[in-house]
Amino acid sequence: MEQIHAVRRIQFAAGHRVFQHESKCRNLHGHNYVAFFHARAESGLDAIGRVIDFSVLKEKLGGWVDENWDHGFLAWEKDTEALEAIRKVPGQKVYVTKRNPTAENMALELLLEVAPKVLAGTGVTLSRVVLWETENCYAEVQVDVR
Ligand SMILES: Nc1nc2c(c(=O)[nH]1)N=C([C@H](O)[C@H](O)COP(=O)(O)OP(=O)(O)OP(=O)(O)O)CN2
Repeated sequence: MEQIHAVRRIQFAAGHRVFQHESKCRNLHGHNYVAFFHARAESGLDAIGRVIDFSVLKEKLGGWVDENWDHGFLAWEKDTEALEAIRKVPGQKVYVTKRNPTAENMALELLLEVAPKVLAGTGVTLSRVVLWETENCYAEVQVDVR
C-alpha cells in the first residue's frame, strides 16, 4: 500500500556542545539547524487531499521549536559544567536535555517526545525526523513500521 507523507521544513538556530566529544565539538558552539518533519495521517487524506495543512505543522512543531530551542542553548542534564556556565548569562534561554544533544538525540527527542505532545488531536503522527546540523551532516530517526 502507498505511504503518503506531508513534510515540513523548520529552521532554527541553537547552541550546544557534545559532552565528552573527543575533539572540537566539546566546545560550546552553535548551528543553524534545519529539521524536516514527516507526517502521516492516522486515517487517510482529508476531504481535499491533504495529510494535514502544512501551516498546521508549522504552527505546532515550529511553534514548539521557536519557544524552546530557537536562539537558546541546549545542554544535557549530566553536563553540569555547561549548565552552570550558561546559566550565569542573565536572561539566557536554556533547554535541559535528557540525552547528550547530538543531532541524533535532538531528532529523537523531536520524534518521540515533542511531536506526540504537540500533534495530539490533529489526526497525524510523525514517522520520521531528519535534522541537518551543518551543510554536510544530518541525523535521521524514524519509527519502526513493522
Ligand atoms: N554523529 C554525530 N557526530 C557529530 C555530531 C553529532 O551530532 N552527531 N556533532 C558534531 C558537532 O557538534 C558539529 O556538528 C561539528 O561537525 P563537523 O564535523 O565540524 O562538521 P562540519 O560540516 O561543520 O564540517 P567539516 O568540515 O565537514 O568537518 C560532531 N560530530
